[in-house]
Amino acid sequence: MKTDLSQKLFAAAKKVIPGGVNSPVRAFRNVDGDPFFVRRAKGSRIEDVDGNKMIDYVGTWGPAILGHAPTSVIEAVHAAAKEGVSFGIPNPYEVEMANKVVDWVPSVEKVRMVNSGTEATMSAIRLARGFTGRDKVVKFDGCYHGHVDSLLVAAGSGALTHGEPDSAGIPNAFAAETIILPYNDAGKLEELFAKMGDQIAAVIVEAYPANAGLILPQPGFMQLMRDITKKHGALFIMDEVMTGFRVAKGGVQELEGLMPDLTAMGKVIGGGLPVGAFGGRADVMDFLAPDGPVYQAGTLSGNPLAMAAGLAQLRELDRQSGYQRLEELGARLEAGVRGILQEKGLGYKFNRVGSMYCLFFTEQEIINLDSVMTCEKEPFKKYFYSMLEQGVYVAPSPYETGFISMAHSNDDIDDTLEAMNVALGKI
Ligand SMILES: Cc1ncc(COP(=O)(O)O)c(C=O)c1O
Ligand SMILES: N[C@H](C=O)CCC(=O)O
Repeated sequence: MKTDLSQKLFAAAKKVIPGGVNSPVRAFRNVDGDPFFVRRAKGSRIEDVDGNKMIDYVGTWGPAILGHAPTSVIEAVHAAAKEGVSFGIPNPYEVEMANKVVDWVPSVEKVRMVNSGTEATMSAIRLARGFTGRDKVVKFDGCYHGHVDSLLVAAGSGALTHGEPDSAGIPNAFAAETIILPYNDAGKLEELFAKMGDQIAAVIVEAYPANAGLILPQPGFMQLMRDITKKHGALFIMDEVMTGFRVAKGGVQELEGLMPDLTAMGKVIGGGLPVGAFGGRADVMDFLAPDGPVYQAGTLSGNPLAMAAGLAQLRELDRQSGYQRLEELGARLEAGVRGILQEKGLGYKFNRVGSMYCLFFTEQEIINLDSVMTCEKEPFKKYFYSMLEQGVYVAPSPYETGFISMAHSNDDIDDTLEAMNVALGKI
């Protein structure tokens, strides 16, 4: 694989950008390598600056559910831009987007737009504290909710990859307000609420934890979160930044039949532009300024280009019955992977929900962060580079979830399986 131009760009980037990247997971540290720089992306493919073409399973870390640069989104952005790129004044797209979210996401009665998933969870937490008058927040180890100070404790994604689950720069006093529990441990959750339920403002959880691989809830665990928070006057916040509009129109809450008090959203809702949102019960959302005492704001929030892009993506998904097709593609990949693992006598675990999947390089049952951390790094590294050499880009970390898009064809999946067959054969 030619990498001359990428190497030059990376050397130049490192001089002026910390670590040469604008988000740590892009740095290839977990595979002891250097990133490539992308020139363009269309459909299921990306092309780097050296002309290497790859089938992409990162999908800009989730947003690209239709594939890269879908015509419907590009046209919507062009049309919106002709009328102005930002107003700082209410615009009609915001109302259409809010109605779409309220229509699609079961628990959301009112929604506010922000500019990233991090802003969405940060604002939801502040709102929960303002609404309940309590400070403590419960999160689960391995769950990543963006780089919010109080939530960057025992976090997944890049924080795991770089071996720094607790970031420097976070006051102890902030971290002390966050209580960490192991995922899927009903007993510990019950114990905690029995001891200090009246101090807890909220339980926040990734709807399906997908920043430490893809961990699935054991039967009853999510319902317990819902019931126990309600019983003790705390709020239940589902972080659907990754799963929202990805696993179903209404996200995991639709699949699981659960009604959280607040939901954080991002990624797919922005059609590839910087968008997040948080919403939920009207009585809670009405605590936000200007009606209520909880301040939250944003110069570019509800930006017309971002709203137009997101709306176009959601409309197109609906028009193409996207979730059905994504399930077919996911099932095709899963059947192939399971066949390869069996044929090679590898006991690796594979989890999938619709178009999200993770191949774990461990034989341990995946139930929480401890089990995820048994994944072996060296075999993953070999697998990653073999896939790359064969023209398939998977996330450069064993702890990230893979994403299939509507632009992936059956042939793309079959080619990917062939590459996997080779890559896993080298382990
Ligand atoms: C579940 C989850 N929550 C929150 C975030 C933060 O979103 P963003 O990177 O847009 O700030 C992410 C991804 O980064 C995520 O996967
Ligand atoms: N896993 C992260 C979010 O989902 C990856 C995105 C990032 O932090 O750059």
